[in-house]
Amino acid sequence: MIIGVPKEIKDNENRVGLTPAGVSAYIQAGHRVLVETQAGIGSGFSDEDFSAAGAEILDSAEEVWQQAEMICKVKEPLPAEYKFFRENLILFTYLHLAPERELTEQLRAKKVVAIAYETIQTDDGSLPLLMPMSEVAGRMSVQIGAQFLEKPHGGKGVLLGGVPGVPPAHVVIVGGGIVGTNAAKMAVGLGAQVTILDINANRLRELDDLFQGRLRTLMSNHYNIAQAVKDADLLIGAVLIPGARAPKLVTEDMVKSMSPGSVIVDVAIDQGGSIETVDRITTHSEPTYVKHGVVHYAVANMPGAVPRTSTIALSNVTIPYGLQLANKGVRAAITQNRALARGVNVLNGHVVYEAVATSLNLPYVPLEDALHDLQV
Ligand SMILES: NC(=O)C1=CN([C@@H]2O[C@H](COP(=O)(O)OP(=O)(O)OC[C@H]3O[C@@H](n4cnc5c(N)ncnc54)[C@H](O)[C@@H]3O)[C@@H](O)[C@H]2O)C=CC1
Ligand SMILES: CC(=O)C(=O)O
Repeated sequence: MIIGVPKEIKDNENRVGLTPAGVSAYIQAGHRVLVETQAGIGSGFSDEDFSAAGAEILDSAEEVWQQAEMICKVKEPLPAEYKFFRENLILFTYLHLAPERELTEQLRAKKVVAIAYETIQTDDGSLPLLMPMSEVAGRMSVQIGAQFLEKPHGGKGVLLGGVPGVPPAHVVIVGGGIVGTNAAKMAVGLGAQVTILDINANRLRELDDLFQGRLRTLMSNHYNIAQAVKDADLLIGAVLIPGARAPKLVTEDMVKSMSPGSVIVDVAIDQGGSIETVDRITTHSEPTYVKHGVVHYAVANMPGAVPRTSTIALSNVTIPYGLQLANKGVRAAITQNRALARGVNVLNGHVVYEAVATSLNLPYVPLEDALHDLQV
């Protein structure tokens, strides 16, 4: 198969879809890899690094998209890339379609085979291709929150850990999965007072065991969220219902109850955001806005700011699945691997991931039905 790696074009997105080690894995398996010139530069990989691993370097995104049978990316295609969509092109990347109607319509209309990293799910419920970026974003959320709590950055001017004689800041994390746990590790490590809420009682038990009394766990419900948010200096949104639009758990009134100069980092913005006052996606170039006196941060590609770490971590987990697609073709690969099958969001013009269809109010067609006359 011919694999294509275009340069990412989202604001300050410095990751790239494959490392030279990933290129080498595809070449060893007998495939061709086309990489757009300078695609890896933001992650510290030169064209020479990719050529040495066996890639062919092409001058433009257009050539890569047109010649490749499978595009291996990081972020969802932007409107400038929609013109490259064509029937049976395999698109292997983060997609987050639930809040992205236009992209979903384009993928349907052009009959792209759209496989979303974030919904590849093993039988135990884990999301192996989301996990490393959630680890990165969870850890970043606390360092970003700490920075925006500083007065020169618009915050109320508190140090997360406090100092002897002065209480630490209160970090409230809604969602205790991978992002939430990694945020908690950083916040606890810095000496903050931490409250974490989740709807899953077993998850709260695990967190209680893991942190040995160094944070407070709370069942996630309207009442408890309101109580915790009122007292939060830093609020981190970290919920996920796989594939679906994030539930708006923190209402505008709850945000109004926060003291001025508090900070919100809504990591769940890629699924539409979990906080009512997060009404826009922000960028690494303009990461924040202030509403009701509270600094809001809602960047949908947080790991793009630490691309060296993130590209390697992402490529480590995408390669085994990408290789199955390249070696066997889509039909055999997804028939033999249920985790990979759960990654398919759009196929043959149909939305085949139910939570995406429900979020966008589009017809849902089960994967097996959509597979009938697929050519790849
Ligand atoms: N902005 C960015 O750059 C990035 C965003 N993310 C996003 O962060 C979000 C969280 O991802 P993960 O931690 O990997 O997901 P996860 O599946 O590991 O954890 C989500 C947690 O939310 C909990 N949850 C569900 N409904 C809830 C509710 N009503 N109240 C409280 N908790 C609830 C679940 O029980 C689960 O523990 C996702 O939207 C993911 O796409 C991940 C990486 C980067
Ligand atoms: C998960 C995701 O969307 C990201 O890493 O940018």
